[in-house]
Amino acid sequence: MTLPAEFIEKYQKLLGEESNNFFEAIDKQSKKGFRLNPLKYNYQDVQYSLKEPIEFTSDGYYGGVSGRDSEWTGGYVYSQDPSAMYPAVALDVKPGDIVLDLCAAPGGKSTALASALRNEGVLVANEISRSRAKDLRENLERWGATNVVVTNESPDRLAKKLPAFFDKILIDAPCSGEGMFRKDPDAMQYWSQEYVITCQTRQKEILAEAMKMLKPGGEIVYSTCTYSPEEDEEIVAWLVENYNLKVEPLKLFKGMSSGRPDWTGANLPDLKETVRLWFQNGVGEGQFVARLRNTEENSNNESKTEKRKKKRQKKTTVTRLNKEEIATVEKVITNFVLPTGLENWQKEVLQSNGHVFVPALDPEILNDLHILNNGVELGLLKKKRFEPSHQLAEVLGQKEQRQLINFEDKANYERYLHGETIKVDSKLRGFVLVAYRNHIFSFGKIGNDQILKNFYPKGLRK
Ligand SMILES: C[S@@+](CC[C@H](N)C(=O)[O-])C[C@H]1O[C@@H](n2cnc3c(N)ncnc32)[C@H](O)[C@@H]1O
Repeated sequence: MTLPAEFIEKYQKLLGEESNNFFEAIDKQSKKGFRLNPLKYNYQDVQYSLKEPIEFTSDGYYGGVSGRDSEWTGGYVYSQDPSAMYPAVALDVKPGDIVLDLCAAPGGKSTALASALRNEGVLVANEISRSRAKDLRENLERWGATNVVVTNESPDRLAKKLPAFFDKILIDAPCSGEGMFRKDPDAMQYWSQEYVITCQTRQKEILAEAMKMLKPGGEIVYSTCTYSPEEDEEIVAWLVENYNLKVEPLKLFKGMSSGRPDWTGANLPDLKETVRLWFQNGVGEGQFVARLRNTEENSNNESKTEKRKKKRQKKTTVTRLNKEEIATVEKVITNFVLPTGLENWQKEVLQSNGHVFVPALDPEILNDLHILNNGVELGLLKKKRFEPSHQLAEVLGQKEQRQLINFEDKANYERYLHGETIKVDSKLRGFVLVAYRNHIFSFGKIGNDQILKNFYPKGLRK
C-alpha cells in the first residue's frame, strides 16, 4: 500500500522503531469480529463459533457473519471491528442510565449501549447524516430494544432541546480515519495534515455541544478510529482545560496501550489513562478511547429546565388511544409474550397519524426534532384494524413465542426474505411471528387456506 510521504514521516517521528511494525501491519489482513445480542431469546444459539471471545467484552467474538443469515435479520449479531467494541465498554452503561450516542451511525456502538441498558433507561442514538440515520434506525430496529430514540439532528439542535439531560454520552467522533486505512485504502486519499486539523476543529465543535447535554457528575467517552494525537490526546487535553472534566482511568487489556501525554503540548499526566488500540497489536483496527467525568456538582440549568417545561406545552400531533382503539390493538398483541418495557403498554401507548407507539421519551420533550424512532412502534391502526409493525416482531424476538412459524428449511427462509408467500402446515391463524432457526425476523399472517402472507418490509427484502 502506498502511504502519503507526510504520513510516513509523521509516524516515523512519533513511533521511532515501532513505526516499522506499524507500516508492515497496514499491508496485513484485518481480524473480523461480531457481537451477540443478549436481549434476544436464547441469544447464544447461533451457527458461528464462539470459541474465540474478545477479552474485554461480554458478547464479542472474533469471526465473520453474513447479512443474509437469520442471526442478522433477527438481530442476533452485529458485525463489528474488535477494537471498535471498546468505546461502548468504556462508557460502562448500567440499566436505567439516560444515554446519548451523539455520532451513532451505522450503530455498532449504539447496539452495544442498548444491550447494556437491558430495556431500562433510555438510549438516544443520533446521527447528523440523513442517509446514515436511516441505516442506524434499521440496525437498531433489528436489535429489538424497547427504549431507544433515533434522531437525525445536528449536535447543536439536540443540545438546545436536551440541556443537562444525559448521565452518559458517547462521542465517537468523525475523524481522519487512519485506523481504517487497511480495511478501506480509499480513505487514504483524503489524508493530509491539513485534513487532520479540520477534523480536530469539528471534533471540538461537536464536543462543545455534547458538554451542554451532560448532567453534573455525568460521564463521557470520546473515541476516534484514528491515530493522530491532534484528534486524540490533544482533544482530551483541550476538554480538561476548558471544562470541569476529569480523565477517568480505563483498563488496559492485551493489545491495548496507554495514551501519550508526550505527544501533546500540554503533556498532562492524566492522558496516560486514555487508551490506544493499534492495528499492529492484533485487536482489529485502530481506536482511541478516553473516559471523562463531569466534576460539576450542581447544574445551573434551572432556567433551562423551566424553558423545557414551557416547550412541553407546545402542541404535538400525538394523541392517546381511546378504549375501543386499545381493544383493537390488544386483540393482536395479546397473542404474544411481551418483554420488559412493554408490560404496561396500555397505560403508555400513544398514536400519531395512526402509528401506535410506546414512547421511550415523552414526545413533547422531543418536539421539533427530527425523530426516526421513539420507543417501540406497535403497529398501524387502520379504522377498526390493527397491523403490527416490523419493529414489534424484532422486539418480540426477546421472548420465547408460541404464535410462531419457524421455518425448517432454509429455502423457505430465503423465499420469505425475497417477499414470497409460503404454504404452511399449521393450525395458527391471523398474525404470527416468522423465524428461521428460531431467530424471529418478521411478522406474517395465515388465512384459512394456510397461506402465510408476507409481512417482511418491502424495503428490506433481499
Ligand atoms: C465514526 S462515525 C460513527 C460510527 C458509529 N459510532 C458506530 O459505531 O457505528 C462518525 C459519525 O459522525 C457523523 N458526523 C459527521 N459530521 C458530524 C458533525 N458535524 N456532527 C455530528 N456528527 C457528525 C458521521 O456522519 C458519522 O456517522
